[in-house]
Amino acid sequence: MAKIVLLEKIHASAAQLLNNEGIAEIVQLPTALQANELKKALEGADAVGIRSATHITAEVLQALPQLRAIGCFCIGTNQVDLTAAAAHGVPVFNAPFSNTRSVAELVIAESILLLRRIPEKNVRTHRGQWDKTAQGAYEVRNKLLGIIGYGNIGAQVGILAESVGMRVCYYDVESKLPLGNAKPMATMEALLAEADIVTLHVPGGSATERLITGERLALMKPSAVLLNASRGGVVDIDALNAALREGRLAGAALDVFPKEPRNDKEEFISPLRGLDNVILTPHIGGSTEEAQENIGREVADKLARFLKAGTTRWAVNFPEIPHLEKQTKSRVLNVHRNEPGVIARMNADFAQAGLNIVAQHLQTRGPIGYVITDVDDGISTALLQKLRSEPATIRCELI
Ligand SMILES: NC(=O)c1ccc[n+]([C@@H]2O[C@H](COP(=O)([O-])OP(=O)(O)OC[C@H]3O[C@@H](n4cnc5c(N)ncnc54)[C@H](O)[C@@H]3O)[C@@H](O)[C@H]2O)c1
Ligand SMILES: O=C(O)[C@H](O)COP(=O)(O)O
Repeated sequence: MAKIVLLEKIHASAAQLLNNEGIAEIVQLPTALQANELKKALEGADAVGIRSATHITAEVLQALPQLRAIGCFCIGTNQVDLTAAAAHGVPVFNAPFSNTRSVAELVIAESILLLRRIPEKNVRTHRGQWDKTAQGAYEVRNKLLGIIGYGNIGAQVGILAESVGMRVCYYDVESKLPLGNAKPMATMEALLAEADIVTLHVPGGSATERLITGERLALMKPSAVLLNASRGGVVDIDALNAALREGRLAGAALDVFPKEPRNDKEEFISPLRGLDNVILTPHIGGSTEEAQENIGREVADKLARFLKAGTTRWAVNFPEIPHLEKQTKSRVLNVHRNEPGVIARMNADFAQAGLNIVAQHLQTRGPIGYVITDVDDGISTALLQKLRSEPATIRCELI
């Protein structure tokens, strides 16, 4: 039986599915862990389930040679060193659409709240002030929403925004089909200069780190607002803080931060705390009951298929082999460097052992090759060792 460690309060639907599949001993831990604690917690684990706060680095992977798969129970996968994981023969799975709608709904709600100045009015009313005025409060109807990163979430935000009467434009580094009446912008700078509401939906990682610099914030209209529910590193937070405090921006809504607490005991530290025109939320864009339940099932299913059959459909860093039930006595999963002669040598090893190959499925992705081989007989320890000792082999498992 495989062992899976699930961190960060992954929804119970995950454990339920894994239990039903009968393939895993499940250990559940409530928080994210730092490298050393993580290595300890994952000793002997075949797979791990994480959310956005657990970082799986090359160093962590190096210390866990028995770890075979990683499930990110969320959309973002920038918290995992995907290249190092592939190099260790470890596929990474995620849930690419299960919380898209939850984030999009939050963005629309916050756009309306910010344009109506509700965050400030809410705080003042709580303090006993009766600030009844229309000054500086606007409808979102006919306002221009600028979406940076027109992927799954960005496009969904655009559709919802049009349904409440907003005009929509977007900027993406890739050419995208505009949905509804959304207008592609040639540059991010043009979008920043024109939009009344700017919302960020790019992936995290080095390519988008501090995408929104002080110079780019300075292009925005003083009446405009900025929303970030993507990743904290995307915005230069000190520059945003200065723009808000100096009145160069009307407001902001932030769900993600450069430094986020790993659990509910740690204090949240941010220069934006205390600004009445800023909505701060604790990275809950995708945290709805619906989304979390769906994510739990979706990623657990991908892990279960991998652990039971070795198939890797929807892996984000790894050659994808569509799901095929194991129907023969033995299935050999071989991850290797993608170079000439590997399969020929491997098949010669099978032939030498007198084994007939019933089915074989190979896929490659960049430097990594992955081949699933089905044979009707048992595989001897000697053959497994021989396959493992081939110079190009990264990992070879028998299921
Ligand atoms: N706050 C939350 O709880 C929450 C929930 C879900 C997802 N997210 C974050 O939202 C991100 C986006 O999710 P998605 O499902 O829409 O991803 P996606 O991959 O479907 O879309 C991302 C889009 O950004 C574009 N892009 C990449 N770099 C860009 C750049 N420099 N400028 C402009 N566009 C760029 C890509 O081409 C792509 O179209 C995720 O990676 C995740 O980090 C946050
Ligand atoms: O990438 C995601 O899906 C979001 O950032 C949500 O992350 P979470 O599971 O840690 O809430």
